[in-house]
Amino acid sequence: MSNEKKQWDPSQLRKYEISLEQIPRYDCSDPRVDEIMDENKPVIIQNSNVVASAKKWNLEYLEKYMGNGDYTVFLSRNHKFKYYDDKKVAKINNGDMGRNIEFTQPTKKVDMKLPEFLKRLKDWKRGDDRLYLQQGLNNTVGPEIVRDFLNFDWDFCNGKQTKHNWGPLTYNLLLIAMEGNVTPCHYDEQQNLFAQIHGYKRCILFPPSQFECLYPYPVYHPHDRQSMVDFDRPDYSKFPKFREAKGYEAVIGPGDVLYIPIYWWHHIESLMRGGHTITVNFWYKDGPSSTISYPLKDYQKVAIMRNIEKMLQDVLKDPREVGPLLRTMVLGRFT
Ligand SMILES: C[C@@H](CC(=O)O)C(=O)C(=O)O
Ligand SMILES: [Zn+2]
Repeated sequence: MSNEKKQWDPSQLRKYEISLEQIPRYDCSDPRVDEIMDENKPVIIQNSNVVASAKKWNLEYLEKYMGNGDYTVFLSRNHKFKYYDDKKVAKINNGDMGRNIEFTQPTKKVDMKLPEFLKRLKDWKRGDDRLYLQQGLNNTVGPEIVRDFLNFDWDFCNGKQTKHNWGPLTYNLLLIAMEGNVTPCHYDEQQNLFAQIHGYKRCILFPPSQFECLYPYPVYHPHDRQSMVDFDRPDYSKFPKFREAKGYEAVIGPGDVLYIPIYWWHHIESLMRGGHTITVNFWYKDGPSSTISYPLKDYQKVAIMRNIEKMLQDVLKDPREVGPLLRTMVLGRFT
């Protein structure tokens, strides 16, 4: 047991009935980091300087230097912040998906100045909406933050981008969460270097091959890419294969960078009673596949399934017809 004081304890983790192994962690100079990334598997990269210039980012510093921009803040009546696609909400509301589909937004998205966000964080009491600031770093931030941003270890990030044949960097999302906030299980279609700056986050990841255990919403749904399973109260009658889900977990702290491979499912929680957390992620498009090798990778099959769903949705129009057609096509024929 290392002599350094443990920064958190298991009582700060939410309890789930899921079989979990540990995500490996290696020093940034260890060749095993790239070996694991080459296999499209998660790894925690330790002791890098990716966001060392942001080590001093605490709420006071950010309030002083973040500038006067409007930031995207999600409000939730509970601890979950499940993402939804505004454009797909609009398509449902204007009847593009037929008249039988209802969608209730689980969170409210508002624009907020940082001082107001920080005041609401400080004054928060049980029963108030929880808050989660999720804002792409852009040119509205003050010069000090721009300087810190430019002093991220871009050589390290660009080195990973080149070595693993990623596409362009699309986004750096600044995440300021309240203790206990949860981003429920979902996957993204981008490579992700998830750099922890302040506080501790518990990350539960599943490979794309667990698709059938995690029951994603249909592609047309605003919760596309999100798991339909409520980890707090799994409905095993609707999602029986969730019992078989096998995942990986880790608690990451300041300076840790978690590589979340494209299409890997991830559930991320800010530890309970751990104070607020600050994270910056680095989302990269996937690069062009130079050669296709068989059998196809699990994430390539997810991409294929998504394309089939989109095509069927386009031709059938009514999403209620997609399931019956797929069942007709498959049941009893491909055993
Ligand atoms: C927003 C973030 C999760 C979190 O930190 O709450 C995430 O899903 C990602 O970086 O892909
Ligand atoms: Zn994500």
